[in-house]
Amino acid sequence: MAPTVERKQIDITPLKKANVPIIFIVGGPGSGKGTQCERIVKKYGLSHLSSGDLLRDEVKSGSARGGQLTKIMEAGELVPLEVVLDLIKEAMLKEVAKGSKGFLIDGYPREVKQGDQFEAEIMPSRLVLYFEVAEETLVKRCLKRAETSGRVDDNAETIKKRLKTFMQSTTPVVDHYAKKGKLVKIDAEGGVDEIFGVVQQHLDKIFK
Ligand SMILES: Nc1ncnc2c1ncn2[C@@H]1O[C@H](COP(=O)(O)OP(=O)(O)OP(=O)(O)O)[C@@H](O)[C@H]1O
Ligand SMILES: Nc1nc2c(ncn2[C@@H]2O[C@H](COP(=O)(O)O)[C@@H](O)[C@H]2O)c(=O)[nH]1
Ligand SMILES: [Mg+2]
Repeated sequence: MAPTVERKQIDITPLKKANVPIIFIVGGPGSGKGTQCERIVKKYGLSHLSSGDLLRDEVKSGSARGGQLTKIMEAGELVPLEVVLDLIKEAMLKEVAKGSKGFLIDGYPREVKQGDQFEAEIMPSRLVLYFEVAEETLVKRCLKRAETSGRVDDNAETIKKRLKTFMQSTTPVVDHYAKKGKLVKIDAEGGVDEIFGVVQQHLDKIFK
């Protein structure tokens, strides 16, 4: 049973006023979301918010909530969606104050209801980029990254759990946004440059 989490009252008026494009970046653990987001930020100057990184920062802060979160993350499970939504809202407001041109919400949403709640409370996403990679490739990449990442969830056991969580909770997200005509599915098995070439074909249409 996920711990109950009190909601913060966050005024997102500045976000609605800015009305900049929001791109959800979806894909399994190790699918290359962070890698591609780095390229996208360099070319388009967008704000990159990784829900996983925001959670890891909360854990690093040493807060009581952070202690609760780290247990869930080490188990490869999903943390309470309200926690992530509030962290993302706070981060987006900071970026809008700096004149953000648009957002990459990396690793989000993980569940259909999470995406629906985001779009109800903030605004609809413009596009959902889905990086499609075979499971064995995901495991191989995460294990390779584990050599240097120091992430608590980069180990064989947790990777398997995260994959299971992704297949169960997050693959329905892909169908959900495909039905809305917002999904762009990108084969992310190949090299970083090749994938980024395809990414640009889609983003050039939004960000002139
Ligand atoms: N196209 C690619 N080919 C080979 N390796 C890649 C590719 N893209 C990323 N990688 C490597 O795979 C690992 C995972 O990439 P990255 O961290 O970008 O994935 P992610 O989707 O953000 O993962 P997570 O959801 O676990 O944060 C990294 O070590 C990265 O260098
Ligand atoms: N319920 C949610 N849990 C999330 C979300 N984004 C991340 N997480 C948790 O963090 C780890 C690491 O995420 P990663 O993207 O860096 O791999 C993940 O396994 C979850 O426990 C989210 O949007 N919702
Ligand atoms: Mg990542």
